[in-house]
Amino acid sequence: MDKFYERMKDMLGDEYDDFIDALNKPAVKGLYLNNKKQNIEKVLPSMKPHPFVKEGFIFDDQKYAPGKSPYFLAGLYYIQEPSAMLVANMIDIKEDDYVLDMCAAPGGKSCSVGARLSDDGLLIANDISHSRAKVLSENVERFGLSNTIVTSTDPLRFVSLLDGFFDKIILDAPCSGEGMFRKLDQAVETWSYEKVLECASIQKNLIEAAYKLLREGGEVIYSTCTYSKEENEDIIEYALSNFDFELVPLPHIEGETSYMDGTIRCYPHKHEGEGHFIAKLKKVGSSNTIKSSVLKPHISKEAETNIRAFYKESLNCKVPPLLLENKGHIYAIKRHFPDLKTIRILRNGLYLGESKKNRFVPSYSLALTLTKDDVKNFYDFKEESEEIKKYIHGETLPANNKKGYGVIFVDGYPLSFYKESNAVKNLFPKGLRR
Ligand SMILES: C[S@@+](CC[C@H](N)C(=O)[O-])C[C@H]1O[C@@H](n2cnc3c(N)ncnc32)[C@H](O)[C@@H]1O
Repeated sequence: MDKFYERMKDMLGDEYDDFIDALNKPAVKGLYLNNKKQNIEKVLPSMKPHPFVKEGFIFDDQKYAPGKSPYFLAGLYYIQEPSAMLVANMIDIKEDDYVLDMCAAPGGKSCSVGARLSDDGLLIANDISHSRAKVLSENVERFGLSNTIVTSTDPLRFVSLLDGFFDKIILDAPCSGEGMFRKLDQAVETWSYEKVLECASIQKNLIEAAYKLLREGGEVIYSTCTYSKEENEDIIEYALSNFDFELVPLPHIEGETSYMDGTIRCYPHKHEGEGHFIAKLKKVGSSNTIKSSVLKPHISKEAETNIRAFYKESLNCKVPPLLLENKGHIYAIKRHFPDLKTIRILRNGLYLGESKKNRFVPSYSLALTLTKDDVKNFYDFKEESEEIKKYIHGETLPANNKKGYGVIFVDGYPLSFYKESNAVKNLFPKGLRR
């Protein structure tokens, strides 16, 4: 670690003592609101607005625990530290963009970007680690994203399958994590200069893959949560000298120090947030566009009969037009979803539920995308109500509505399906109960 401190002293000069003071303070906590949900600010306590991110807020975790609220389970917001929030905010997303998040888990940037895309857009949220990709998939589900495919593979495997396919790429690279020292003890324990160099070598491979995967004129946002120049400005220099990229200058953030014009460096002594580096590159070279094949819908007769019967009995909306079944599990896919062949897929669009023998069991993901107008039966309870507490705990509630499936709402936001007969049977996912 001595080497880390020496390097920081060289880099920061007079600011070094302020930096060390800031490292001894607690990490700053933040959340951003889900763009897909309306009027969220009205139901949340008042918080300090993020200085640069419209949907972002900073909160005091001694006074407020947003992760414990049912609003969290209803996907109203994502808890993310304030500097990391800047990354997705710097991407100029068009509703119908095709976006790849190469290193996406746990999903802070994916959820922000996915919520800004329409059904004509596409997000492929990928992480090399399968266990981390599972968490990513849960976060994508909670955010109600129906235009998102979650995969788990080495991102280099997308090259040759989807060359020239993407309008935007998020490359939030694996890094030595120096900017996370006050948030994660593990980042301190695993730091070494060798790790800095090892990460830089992975980052070079990833930026090359991003170049190939972008269409001409497409953009990659490159970010790390580390300070070393080897993993930041040097990677951008490498990209500019080896590929037909040009630097897209990012807006200047007040108080920020930068060693390369147009890029952003956040420090904890200058901003309310952890350490981060952000740069944007545009591909000016031409693309080797491969015509990727689209994913073809397919579903068994039995599963189709079951899902149609469920929609007719319980919902007021139409069965999605393109259905894909995998061992009884049914997804709503979009006409432009690519066929990812042998790439490991954890979520292929919106997971609707499972077809079993002669019935269909709807999913938590489907519930999270519905409005009161979409459902024939519902209950709407207050955030602090006993009913919501009991439901999240996994208990049944007394029956007094029509028999069959319905949706539990919390202050108007969908939370979960239930099934009513003599009691309101709890369908809140077992793994999320508390
Ligand atoms: C900084 S984290 C991503 C954070 C995420 N973008 C977010 O906003 O929640 C970097 C990710 O890179 C992944 N990773 C590790 N080694 C990798 C490699 N060789 N190639 C690609 N991704 C890798 C890790 O599993 C990790 O989830």
